[in-house]
Amino acid sequence: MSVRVVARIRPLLKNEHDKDTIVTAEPAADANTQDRPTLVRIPNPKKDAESFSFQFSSVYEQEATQQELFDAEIAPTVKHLFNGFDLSIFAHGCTGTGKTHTMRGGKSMAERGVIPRLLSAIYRRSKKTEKDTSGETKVEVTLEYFEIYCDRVYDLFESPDKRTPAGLPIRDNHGKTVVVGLREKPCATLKEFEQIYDQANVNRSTSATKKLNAHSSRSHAILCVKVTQSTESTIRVSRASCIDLAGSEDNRRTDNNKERMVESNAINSSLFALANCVDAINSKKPRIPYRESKMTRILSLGQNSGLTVMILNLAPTRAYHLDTISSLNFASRTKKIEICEIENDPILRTMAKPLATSSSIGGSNIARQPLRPLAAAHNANKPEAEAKKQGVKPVKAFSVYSDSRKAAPRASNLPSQNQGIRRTEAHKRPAEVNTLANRPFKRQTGNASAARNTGAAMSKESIEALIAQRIDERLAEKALQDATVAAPSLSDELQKRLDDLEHRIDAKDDDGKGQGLQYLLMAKQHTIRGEDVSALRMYQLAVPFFPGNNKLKAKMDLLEERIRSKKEVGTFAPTQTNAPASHLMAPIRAVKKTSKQKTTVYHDESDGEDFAPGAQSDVDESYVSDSSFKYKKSARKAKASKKLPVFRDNDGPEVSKAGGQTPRTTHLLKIINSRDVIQIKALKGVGSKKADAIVNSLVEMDDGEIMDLEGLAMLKGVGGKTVESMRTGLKDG
Ligand SMILES: Nc1ncnc2c1ncn2[C@@H]1O[C@H](COP(=O)(O)OP(=O)(O)OP(=O)(O)O)[C@@H](O)[C@H]1O
Repeated sequence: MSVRVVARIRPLLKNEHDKDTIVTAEPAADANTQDRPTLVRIPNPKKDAESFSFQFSSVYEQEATQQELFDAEIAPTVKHLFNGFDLSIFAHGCTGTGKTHTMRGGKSMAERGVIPRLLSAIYRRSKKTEKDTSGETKVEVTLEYFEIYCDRVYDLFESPDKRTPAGLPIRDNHGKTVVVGLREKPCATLKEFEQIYDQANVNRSTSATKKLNAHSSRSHAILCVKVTQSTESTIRVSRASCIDLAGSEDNRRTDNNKERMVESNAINSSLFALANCVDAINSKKPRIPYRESKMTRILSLGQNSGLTVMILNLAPTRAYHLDTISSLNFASRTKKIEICEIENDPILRTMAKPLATSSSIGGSNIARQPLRPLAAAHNANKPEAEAKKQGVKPVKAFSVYSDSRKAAPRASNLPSQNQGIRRTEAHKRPAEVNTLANRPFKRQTGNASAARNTGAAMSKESIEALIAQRIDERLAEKALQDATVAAPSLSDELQKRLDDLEHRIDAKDDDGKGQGLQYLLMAKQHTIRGEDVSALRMYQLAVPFFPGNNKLKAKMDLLEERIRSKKEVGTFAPTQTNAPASHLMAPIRAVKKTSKQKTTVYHDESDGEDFAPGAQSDVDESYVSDSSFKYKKSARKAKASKKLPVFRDNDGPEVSKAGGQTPRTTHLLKIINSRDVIQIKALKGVGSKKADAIVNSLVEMDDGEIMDLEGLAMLKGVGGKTVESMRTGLKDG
């Protein structure tokens, strides 16, 4: 995998003036005259006498057209996509620098952005491939389009009013990260694409009106184009992911309120994770930390062989000076600092105390920060050393945002998953942690040489910076507290446990304990929801992976005791713990009946299936049936007060098929096992939430399938009533 980073400087907007232009493109010193520029030059915001130059693979100047950018950077990758490589295209930059213009573009042919041009190229190549193989190879294009807002995933093919606030869950499935319940739309022509894409973008901007800027520059929008080439004997799937990243911006400049600062933190940590991944890929590290954010995880960044193109969008004017330097620091592979006149004074190092000493969680963590350079090691210190040897005056080796003081990692008592906030300080370099201390409080719109202040002026500035920082901290703290209160504690807890265990599962995959941890994870989830029987069952499944684990046994004993005391079940059979995992992996099966079992069994007369539905609640899973449990027989007769549903199928025995299932049951199970949220949602009595829960449970089962109605009723969020409703609905339909 390789990452190509190019910069694009947008033209001046109507309200911008040429005299304010500070960002320029330059060819490298050794470049030919006809070569495209590769350097971006920008003055040091604190010292006019200095400028920074950042090196990229290519730099596109203000006049560069959409066509030029596409032809040079994206068009050559399309053939690799058809050769089975994945492609990721990122547009990065702060708000208003042209990310959407670059990715989506305008409506006219000339103004079309990277995405429509890419689709156009894909359809052209599809046709060519089909033609060249005389129709033997068929190419199918499907789309997924979603956004990640505050570390939550929302389907952009779904209108905002149908979204669940928690967003779509993501799960690992056979080593791949999947977004559960995300729609995949087949899309055969460019025209069809334009329709679908425009509609989805309306969904995005409609939400934006509700939450101010939330869904334009405050979320990452990801379009995944899946290209499937199939012949009679082979299927080749590759994906192009086009990502319009959330804009980075400075909270102090934008007067961000508390809500936006929470968003800002989520954006910050995901961009930080992205920077870490790109850094690791570029420096060919064996481990890419793609699990650090949902975005990098979903994209499996660095996990598959593929190409990545990052387009860094830049505004040319002084108004964006600090943001531009942040973005350049984030995306640049090399940075040089050049000094026009030699200054021996220390450069703005006398600012306030490092933020790391603050006990608050706010400050640098919350305010938009300059992002870390991808490879700080590229800073131009080597040429400087050589120049020194030759007696040439040295180039200063410092960064505007660096500070030699080390920041101690701060402890925070905030939940790491709350509102998608991750604590990343421990990973940060001092340059990031101390950023605020080094940053001028206000954007410098006037003469930048004012930055060369006297000591008194500097201390005034530092006081202002401190005050601003404290305000940010308080606001952020409050925002986070509010967020903690607002978030349902159950889902927080679940999420936290889920994440903890996922990390452990990941780490343990190699020693074979991953599967066992999966069971523990599910057990914990069930326990949290108060579904003791299911929790116990999951612990049982985990036992073979942790033989002789007393803690596990104690947990099971406790649960058994609780179940007994609750009288959820009648007689409790001894726990079967030594069954092989494969056997245990098919937990959802028909009730095994023996004459001794006392099971609450409902007989579906025509189906010939015994079906133990949920007790009184759809989420009560006390009707779990496997060899570990015994139930009282015919409880419906014994206790008239328990109004449990009775399933009757009037299809009659003649419609029963081999395997003891009616076509209706078979059909229902087929729909369920398809894991297709849309089909499942269409079943009677199943809403979006239930459909999501069903698919979620199925994904947790890996390859497991629901074999019968009892198994279906056992799924989370499904119960006897729901199953009955689904079946009736099918029949009626
Ligand atoms: N290369 C370009 N040529 C002409 N106009 C451009 C170009 N790049 C950006 N613009 C204009 O600049 C403005 C801001 O661009 P755009 O909305 O794409 O920024 P953005 O980075 O996506 O911002 P946000 O993060 O807020 O969505 C728009 O009016 C857009 O038309």
